[in-house]
Amino acid sequence: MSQLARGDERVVAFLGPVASYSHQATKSAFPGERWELMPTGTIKEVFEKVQSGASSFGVVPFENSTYGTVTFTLDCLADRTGAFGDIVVCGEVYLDVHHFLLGRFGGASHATKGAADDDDVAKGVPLADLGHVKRVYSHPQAFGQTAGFFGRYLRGVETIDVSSTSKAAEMAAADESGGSAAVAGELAARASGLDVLARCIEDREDNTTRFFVVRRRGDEEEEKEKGKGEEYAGRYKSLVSFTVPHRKPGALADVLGCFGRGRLNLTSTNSLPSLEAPFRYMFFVEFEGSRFDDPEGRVKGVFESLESVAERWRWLGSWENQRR
Ligand SMILES: O=C(O)C(=O)C[C@]1(C(=O)O)C=C[C@@H](O)C=C1
Repeated sequence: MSQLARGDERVVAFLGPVASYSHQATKSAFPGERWELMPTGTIKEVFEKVQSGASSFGVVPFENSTYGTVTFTLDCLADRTGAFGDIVVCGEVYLDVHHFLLGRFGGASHATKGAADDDDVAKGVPLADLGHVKRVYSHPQAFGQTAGFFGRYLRGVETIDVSSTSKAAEMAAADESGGSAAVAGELAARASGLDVLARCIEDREDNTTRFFVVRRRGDEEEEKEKGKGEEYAGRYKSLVSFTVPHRKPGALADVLGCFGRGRLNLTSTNSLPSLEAPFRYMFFVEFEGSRFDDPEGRVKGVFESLESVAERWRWLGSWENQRR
């Protein structure tokens, strides 16, 4: 991602505190000493930092392969209040997500302490008695990705949503009674000093979260020069949001048809209430292609046709596909 940086751009905002999955994704996209990584309390704050210019880039979770879209991020991209009009997606990061149950060993069950790093230690099963666990903190996405483990081993235990998994680990660690636990990553285990009560408790081994790198919209002409003439198919992805005339039969199909006729492969779709009136929706389409590297003019052609079939639409960024 470093090739995206202009001049003195250094600050990268992410959902903290440190040791969150967002922090890991940020470090993988912005490695090395050059970057000042800025933890925030919420995903919305990441957008605010980028929009205000306090941060040059932001890294936000967009979707998880098991549990789906991260609605906090979609909500900011929808920008229904007009607060984030300058923000565009400029990159993506895929992160393998393996959740740990972190807490304090209760009573006599210290046998597997330190097992976090040991690949031979059983995955997805308790490494200690969990009878003393009264409540578990985590991010709602992480609960959604570990529902099977909770159904098997933590039935009836209170679950408390917090803003990130690393925040959850901090909260569990602050409870000296030992009755609190957290679902968080391996880095959070180290940062919080909690014991590993179970490792790899995600429902699916292939659990992956895709993050977006966002920035302020810049000099697009300058960027256009970068990719010219590069191989086209699947090299880039782009995101648009749009609304359609609510009462017109086939209005959504008309918009999707533009992408079909332009031979642009769709890679994700989403919708959110538009908040214009109850049960009206705003749609998101992500497709293979770039506004900046469009040798056959297919993206340009589709954008032109959106002008006549969508009620309103907005380009939300073009970036390099990291999963070709
Ligand atoms: O809570 C964190 O650690 C985050 O970075 C957020 C988040 C998310 O919102 O999807 C990131 C990756 C995992 O899917 C779970 C939580």
